[in-house]
Amino acid sequence: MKPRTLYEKHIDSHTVRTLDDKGHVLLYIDRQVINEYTSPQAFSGLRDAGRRVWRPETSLAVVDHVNPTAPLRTRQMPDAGGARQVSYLAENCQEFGIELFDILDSRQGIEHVVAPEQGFILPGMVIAAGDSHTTTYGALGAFGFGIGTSEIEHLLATQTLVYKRLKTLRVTINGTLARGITAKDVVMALVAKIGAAGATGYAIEFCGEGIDALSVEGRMTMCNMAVEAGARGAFMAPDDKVFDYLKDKPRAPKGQQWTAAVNAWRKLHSDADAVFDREVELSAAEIAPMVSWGTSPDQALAISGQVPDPLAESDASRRKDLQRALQYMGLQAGQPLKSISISHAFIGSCTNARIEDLRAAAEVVRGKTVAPAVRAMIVPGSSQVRAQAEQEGLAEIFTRAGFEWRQSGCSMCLAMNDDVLSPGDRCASSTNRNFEGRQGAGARTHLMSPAMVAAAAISGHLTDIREL
Ligand SMILES: CC(C)[C@H](C(=O)O)[C@@H](O)C(=O)O
Ligand code: SF4
Repeated sequence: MKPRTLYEKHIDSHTVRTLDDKGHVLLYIDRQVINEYTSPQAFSGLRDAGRRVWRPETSLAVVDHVNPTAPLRTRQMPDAGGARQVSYLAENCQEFGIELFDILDSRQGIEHVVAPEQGFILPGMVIAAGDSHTTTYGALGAFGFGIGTSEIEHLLATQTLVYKRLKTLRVTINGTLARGITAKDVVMALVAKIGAAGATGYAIEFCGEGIDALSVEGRMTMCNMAVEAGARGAFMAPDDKVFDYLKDKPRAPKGQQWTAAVNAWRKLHSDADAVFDREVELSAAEIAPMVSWGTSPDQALAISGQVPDPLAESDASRRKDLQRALQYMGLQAGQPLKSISISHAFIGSCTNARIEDLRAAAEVVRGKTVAPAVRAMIVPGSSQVRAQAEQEGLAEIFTRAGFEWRQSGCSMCLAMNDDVLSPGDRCASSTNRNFEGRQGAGARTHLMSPAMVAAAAISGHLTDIREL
């Protein structure tokens, strides 16, 4: 048999039927996660067509995009539109028999943080959901990808999707990361190198020493942000770290089933001589702490760099893009990145609001104070992360330093709730997208790792974590 990549094995084992010779297949999906924001029309469609959800137990619903994160949690929501989305999700879950973690559930949080934390996502699975960052699950050796609302409807009714097979891209991180360099820096360096559309049409498999050394949480950060290079799916072969992470999670298999599962999961890797359509290599030693300076995640550089000069760009349309980005961001060509002052600091999102991220930020913040001109907030990725951080004393470190300690949700990652920046605000942010208006109309976002956000919050400007 022809040697195969891990992606090809996943897709082959989930193909119900080949639909044509152009790569379209009917793909079986093991599990899906549902949120309040992208599911309403899917449920309405099912209801209108008189269809049921075929396998309700393969779905898990959470409220994450629109809920407030005010410290005192209630069911009251200031925004009527958001409140409707939340109550509609509850009605739909009730009617269609789907389990829901609502706002007051102790397991609530951002779907991509909650699903792994519950052991709902397991190696070898194919997962689809109405959110582009469903790729996060790749860290567990599952292949996850985002789908649109009409596809959610099809999926709920049939547990399948019409799917076009992707090309394969292997990204190898050679060598070991220097001190202070995180998974966020690696993936930002990758996106900067290959561009925001650099992996369009591809499924990424990450490998190499630099990946093996990462924690499962760090790997989630990588798979999460691979979307910002255009990849519709990114994963790595599961290893002992993944099995340790999953062991004893509420929904992970137990006893003999666990042993049998781990034995099967060990076989999940690309064949040694499998051929990828494309290869990209990064040298870990060359990766520095990264910050974005523009309005696309690939407009990012090492913190030691300077804002690029559009005039140095020979291509006219790219020059215009750069000029527009600098204008929106209120930056001057040649300005050192470290000289950029901030008004806000945000640690949150499915990219970087897991317990390890909060530990790394707390390490920087301990005993220090947020700069007077900065409003800083922490929005844990889930209510469980929040509880754990309180238990470990991290919450106290943050609040003593002047950070707001909030409830979990997507929050200021995309400002669909009431955590919204004002025009001209400038935010150091541990999130994954820095598009115009992402955190509020006219607001400016600089992406970076949580430790780098913490450092910027303390100093009041973008700061090299290695110089602290
Ligand atoms: C709202 C949702 C459709 C969107 C996504 O798919 O990623 C959001 O989560 C985001 O991060 O922009
Ligand atoms: S935290 Fe941000 S990136 Fe993640 S799902 Fe929510 S809005 Fe999307």
